[in-house]
Amino acid sequence: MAAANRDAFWAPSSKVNPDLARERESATFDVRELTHIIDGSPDRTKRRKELENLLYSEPVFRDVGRLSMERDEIYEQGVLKSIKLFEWSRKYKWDDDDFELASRLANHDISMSLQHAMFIPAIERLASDTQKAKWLPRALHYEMIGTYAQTELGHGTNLMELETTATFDPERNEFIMNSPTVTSMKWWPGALGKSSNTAIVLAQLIVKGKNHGLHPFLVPLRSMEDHTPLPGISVGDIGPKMALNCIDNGFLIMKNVRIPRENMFMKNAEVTRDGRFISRGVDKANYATMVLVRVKITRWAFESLSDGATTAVRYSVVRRQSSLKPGERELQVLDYQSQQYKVLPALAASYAFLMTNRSLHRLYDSVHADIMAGNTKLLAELHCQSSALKAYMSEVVVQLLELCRQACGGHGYLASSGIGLLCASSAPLVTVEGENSVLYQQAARYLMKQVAKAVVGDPVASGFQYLLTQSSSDRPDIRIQNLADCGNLDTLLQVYQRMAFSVVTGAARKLQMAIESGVEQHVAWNNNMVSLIQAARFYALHGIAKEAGYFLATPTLTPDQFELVRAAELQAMAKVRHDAVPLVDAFDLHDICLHSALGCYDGNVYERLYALAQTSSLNKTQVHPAYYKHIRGLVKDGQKQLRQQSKL
Ligand SMILES: CCCCCCCCC/C=C/C(=O)SCCNC(=O)CCNC(=O)[C@H](O)C(C)(C)COP(=O)(O)OP(=O)(O)OC[C@H]1O[C@@H](n2cnc3c(N)ncnc32)[C@H](O)[C@@H]1OP(=O)(O)O
Ligand SMILES: Cc1cc2nc3c(=O)[nH]c(=O)nc-3n(C[C@H](O)[C@H](O)[C@H](O)COP(=O)(O)OP(=O)(O)OC[C@H]3O[C@@H](n4cnc5c(N)ncnc54)[C@H](O)[C@@H]3O)c2cc1C
Repeated sequence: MAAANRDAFWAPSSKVNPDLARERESATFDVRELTHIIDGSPDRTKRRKELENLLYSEPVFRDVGRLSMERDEIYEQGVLKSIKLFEWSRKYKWDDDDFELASRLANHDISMSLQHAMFIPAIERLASDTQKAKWLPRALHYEMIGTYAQTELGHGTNLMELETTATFDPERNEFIMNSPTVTSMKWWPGALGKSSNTAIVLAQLIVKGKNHGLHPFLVPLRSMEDHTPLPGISVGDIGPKMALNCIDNGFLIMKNVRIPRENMFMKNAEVTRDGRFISRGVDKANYATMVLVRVKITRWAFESLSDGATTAVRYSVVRRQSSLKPGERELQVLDYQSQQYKVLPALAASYAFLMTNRSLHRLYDSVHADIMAGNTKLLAELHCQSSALKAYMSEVVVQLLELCRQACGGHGYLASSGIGLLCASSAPLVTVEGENSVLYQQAARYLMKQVAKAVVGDPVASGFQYLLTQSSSDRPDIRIQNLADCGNLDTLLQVYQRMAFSVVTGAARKLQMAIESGVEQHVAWNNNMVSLIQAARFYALHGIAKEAGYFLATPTLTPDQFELVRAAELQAMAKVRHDAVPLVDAFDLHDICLHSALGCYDGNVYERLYALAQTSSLNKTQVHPAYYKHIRGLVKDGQKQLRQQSKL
């Protein structure tokens, strides 16, 4: 699509779809006020608008051409966007919030996203003060372009079995980095393939023949002069993915690559000049970067889900299809209860996830400050909460985005709907930064310890007090006698706590019984893994309806009470349906950020679908070259055969 048309494409039209306009006129609340709450404050809304103007005045951030781009072009666009953000960050001295916001406005569609998502945070968290003074300026001025290389071809989850080695050579005061086997090559790290010139490599530290476990090392990959790989380094792209193809996820093989001893990150441990290994702080402090990214992923979950909900809600009030009674006007599909059941949970969960991310981020900031001051008391609880919430929220996002896609019928399957790409780019959230089933188990492990404490009356961690309150014999009955009771948040919280108490202590009991029967601990754990994972998962009415089994199979709700909850859920959906459009408008997503013909603010869906169809590369010529190469021959042969047949 020519640049001029591209600009026309995104310019909001004064002609707004009448159904959409009517929905906005009947809002029961002040949308702008809610937008300020979502942004965090009026100032943050103002800041977001400033950044939108900055980014979207740049052609590279407006381009609708991405729908029919080749991988190399997608990658190069992603590099260009990265560099734009880096230049603005340096020029305007953006803080982390501004950078994260700008990255979000670019849909995180930036090739070198790891520079600020992991590389710089890892240096801030894992380097000694001397190393920070040396490396941070080089990373913040983008001389060092970096990645976080931990996962290998053969291992991603099980860090203990990572094979890359860093062997200390006391003669030359260096570490020798090696990828000893094919499965040990680093595989997946973002921006590793073609962009990065430096990597933080996680490797088994070997000193005088002894393995001191996994430690981070700063490894130069490419020449700072001409970007060619340095001696002993083989590096490249691992190939196209389902989405996120602007990112050059790469492989890295190291053969006897020598780095100075000072390149071992030394905040939490060091190797002295004479080869002594000294460990400092907590054993798992080197895992700090993973905890941070898990918290970020809960934010990305909100962002992806609010995008999907906005498109699905706006399209569902614009789209009219079929009538409830013959002869009547076709219905807005959002008036079908089944459509509400598909789309409104994504809207509800978007708000729930926004608030949950905020709460988790506050916990993270507080615990991180403690750890930087040497107090690691709450690290285990943070690890549990960040693992469980990253797993649960990414799982729900993937499920609900797929439902939003299905709710948009055939047009939801078009790339121009934006939802397919949203599903594909959010899909890896259940895998990255710790595969979900593994992280749920980490949370379950911590939960089991809290149960053990509650059972003997010892104090339990702040987030798990329900294990005590729900265990007392005089715990209050759950008061759900009518629909109004189902709207009482304290009552719903009590329902969840009651259920959680039963599921968690039930899992603990099964585990304990298995171990007491003589089964070894790790076998008992595996045999009860599903119960343990369930113990680590749980949102309001819809959550109860969806997970009926856990609320009915435990002494939580009677069947009658459960039916009341179901009725209340449908009643709540009808109420939310009235304000569904103002509720998604409050996310205030610029059309360029949403990148969807179905979700555009003006609701001119059909004109936009048709306009975007023109950008299809197949429409460059009226008759496609494939006709002349292949189809014409087929038709001519057919005509010849028919002529011959008619002569018979
Ligand atoms: C928008 C779309 C963009 C989408 C694109 C976005 C791309 C983002 C970039 C992605 C980057 C990556 O994926 S980077 C790679 C991410 N990789 C991972 O996350 C690997 C996952 N695996 C792990 O974290 C570990 O192997 C884990 C499963 C926890 C097991 O750890 P270990 O074997 O070392 O130890 P365990 O025996 O299980 O646990 C020992 C103790 O350590 C504690 N422990 C374990 N991990 C801990 C941690 N992180 N912080 C604190 N404590 C921890 C446990 O609770 C135990 O405590 P006690 O019970 O008290 O003993
Ligand atoms: C888009 C993307 C970006 C990435 N970016 C980076 C990056 O920048 N840096 C980096 O280092 N890595 C990165 N990764 C790698 C990512 O961290 C790993 O894919 C992830 O840790 C899972 O490891 P794995 O792929 O080896 O799967 P495995 O660990 O082999 O697991 C495979 C499957 O086995 C099952 N499983 C494994 N272990 C257990 C268990 N203990 N209990 C129960 N089931 C289990 C699970 O179903 C799991 O899905 C990225 C991956 C993707 C997809």
